[in-house]
Amino acid sequence: MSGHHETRNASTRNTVGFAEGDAQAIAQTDRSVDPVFAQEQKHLSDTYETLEAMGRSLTAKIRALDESAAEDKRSMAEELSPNFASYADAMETYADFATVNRVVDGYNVAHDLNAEKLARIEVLLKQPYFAKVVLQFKAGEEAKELYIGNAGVSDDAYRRLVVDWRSPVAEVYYNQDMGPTTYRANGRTIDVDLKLRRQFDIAGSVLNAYFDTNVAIQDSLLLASLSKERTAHMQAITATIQKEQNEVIRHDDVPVLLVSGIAGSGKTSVLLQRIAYLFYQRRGELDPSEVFLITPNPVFRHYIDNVLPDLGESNPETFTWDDFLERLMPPDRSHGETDVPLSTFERIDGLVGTFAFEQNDFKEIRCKDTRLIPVGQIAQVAAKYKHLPAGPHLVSLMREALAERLESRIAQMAGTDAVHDELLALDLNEQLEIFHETIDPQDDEEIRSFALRYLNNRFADAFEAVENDDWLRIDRIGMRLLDATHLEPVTWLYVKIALTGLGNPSAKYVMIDEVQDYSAAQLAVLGRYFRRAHFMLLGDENQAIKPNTATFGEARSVFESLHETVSECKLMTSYRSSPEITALFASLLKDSERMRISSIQRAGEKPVVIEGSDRDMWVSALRQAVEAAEGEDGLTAIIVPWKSNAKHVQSLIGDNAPALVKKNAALPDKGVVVIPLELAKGLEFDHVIVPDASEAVFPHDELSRRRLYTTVSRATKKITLLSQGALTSLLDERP
Ligand SMILES: Nc1ncnc2c1ncn2[C@@H]1O[C@H](COP(=O)(O)OP(=O)(O)OP(=O)(O)O)[C@@H](O)[C@H]1O
Repeated sequence: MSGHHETRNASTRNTVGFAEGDAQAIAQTDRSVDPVFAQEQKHLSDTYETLEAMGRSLTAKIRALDESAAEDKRSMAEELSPNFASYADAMETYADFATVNRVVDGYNVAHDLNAEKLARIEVLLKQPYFAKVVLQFKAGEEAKELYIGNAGVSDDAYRRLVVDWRSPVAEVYYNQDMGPTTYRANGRTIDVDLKLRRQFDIAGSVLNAYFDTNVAIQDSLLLASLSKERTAHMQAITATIQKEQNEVIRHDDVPVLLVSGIAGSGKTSVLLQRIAYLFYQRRGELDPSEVFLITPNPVFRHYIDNVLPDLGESNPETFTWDDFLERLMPPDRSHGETDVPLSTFERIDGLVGTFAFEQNDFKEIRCKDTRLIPVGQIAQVAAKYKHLPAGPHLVSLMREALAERLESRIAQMAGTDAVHDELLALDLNEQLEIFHETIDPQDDEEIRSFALRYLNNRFADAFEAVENDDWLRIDRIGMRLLDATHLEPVTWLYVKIALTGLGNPSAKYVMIDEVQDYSAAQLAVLGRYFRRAHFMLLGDENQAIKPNTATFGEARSVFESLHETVSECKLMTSYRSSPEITALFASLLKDSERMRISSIQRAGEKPVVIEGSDRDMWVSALRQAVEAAEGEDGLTAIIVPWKSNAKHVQSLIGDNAPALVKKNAALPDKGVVVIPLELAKGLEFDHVIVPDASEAVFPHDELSRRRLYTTVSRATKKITLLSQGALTSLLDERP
């Protein structure tokens, strides 16, 4: 293998072309005669050894620290002699406890720092780095060599062994501008001369290839990466992030960032890299529990769940719209239409302030068989505040008052003989479960105190019901407000948000992937619920597969009304599909959009189109296509438009028909599966079979056009379109 100087191979991207520079071929040239290769292999071996040694020493340090922490805790515990006899004794005892806690905290901090560094080293031992840049900061000064990897680490003498890809200086690698360039650090622009940009294909301590790139458009590592086998899980793209993608990943922290990109342009990849970037940038401030990722379905969640852990970061909380509803709504209430006109929400906002509660708006608080707060009492609380308009302030005052009532009701119950009898009848297991110890109350006061703990435990759901405002009959209130006979789930949620302030004010970032599949009403609910969060919305209007979802213009105006400004980025290059497949799905777009799309992949197979003149011919073509796919490497998906079509297609294929991918399943690595479009979205497959691309299934309308575009664009290498009768006229302009 020798250093590869790309001027030889530079070519431009176009719709169907791909930049030359075959990594495989380069890798096979003679390495032994290339001094650069030898030098880089030595640097890699040295770095790897240093990382290993640091790993060993950190592991030993952590172990030693844990042992001495345990030893110290033991001896301190032995020395502690808690004494609460007098005030002074108690104070002394508390001071002793505080000392022990401080020592334990000290150990914990040291443990966490070491463990965090060890985790970074473990990430790097898989691949110490993937690039090197040589930078000249000032004329006449010696140029600096920086190796860039998935994490950053300094050696014991504080020399930077590997620079984190998210550090400011690494930006010059992604900007791909050779020569004089700049990067931003702490709000300042720093000038620098990029002398060398070298990429590496490395596994562990083995250097497979290196590429020196001196033409901006050429990215040999990208081509090498794209030619690798697809796997069942999405991979991080850290080493090959492209310039337009980097602009999104390192984008300023704006209230709302809307990223629109064509199929396969890396929106999901960019989203995950952005999350990793934010964690790095805001290390110590941003907790994974403050970041939320809303994904289209659970299959997709499985598909992406390795990416952040591979980068050494935790996954944020990930949920679907259905999960969101299930968490916030009564169990039987979460199904229904998602598109309600925004004017309904405006009416709710306008009406809430002038609205007064009626007794029937309340629901008693009960737990199991015990009624704890009857409706009449809730009405009394409401009457106390009748001078206030309905809304979050009033509801929070009522909530507090109801919690107090609940506490005093439980305190009163704790004094009754009936409860004392119940308490004393608890068997040992029940006692352990409730009190984490067995109990032996000695006097009335102790009995009361245990009875109180017992009841608090037994009625925990009632406290939760008060906290969640379950004492409000949202359906009734909403129907009365809107003079309606029924509330859709989105409206129900909006009423609750407007009335009670329901929401998560501590969420800092909310990322919505496949945003084109949400209605304006759903987006308004999410925007209000996560009211202080910064949003990142990613999608492709051409992949809106449901009717009545928001256009990007509508999505923008929903967020503009909530968060004022919406910044936008576009991604126009497809990294997923071969040029042939890209050209096929691009043919489904308007001319103006079609022209701007390009594929970076190498040329592949021509799409296979089989129009069955009659039903028998079509069925036999389908069977043949599936049988042939069974023998192929990689994963083939038979994408059916709706879940209800799956059984039919399976029965046409016969006894050995491929299995249907279920809603909560992970994808297999290879083989053939049947999958409805709704679950296939966001995913990719080596080969896609469209069982029936006829006019009957994909009539000439906008929704069908988008559904076909989404289906076709799932394929990376191969596509087979079958049709019962003539192919849909949507494909008339195919290449
Ligand atoms: N810079 C890159 N380097 C290597 N691979 C990339 C890069 N960008 C994207 N890819 C690959 O391209 C494929 C498509 O990426 P991704 O799924 O993120 O796109 P998307 O825009 O979310 O697609 P869609 O909207 O069609 O679902 C993935 O296999 C991803 O790994």
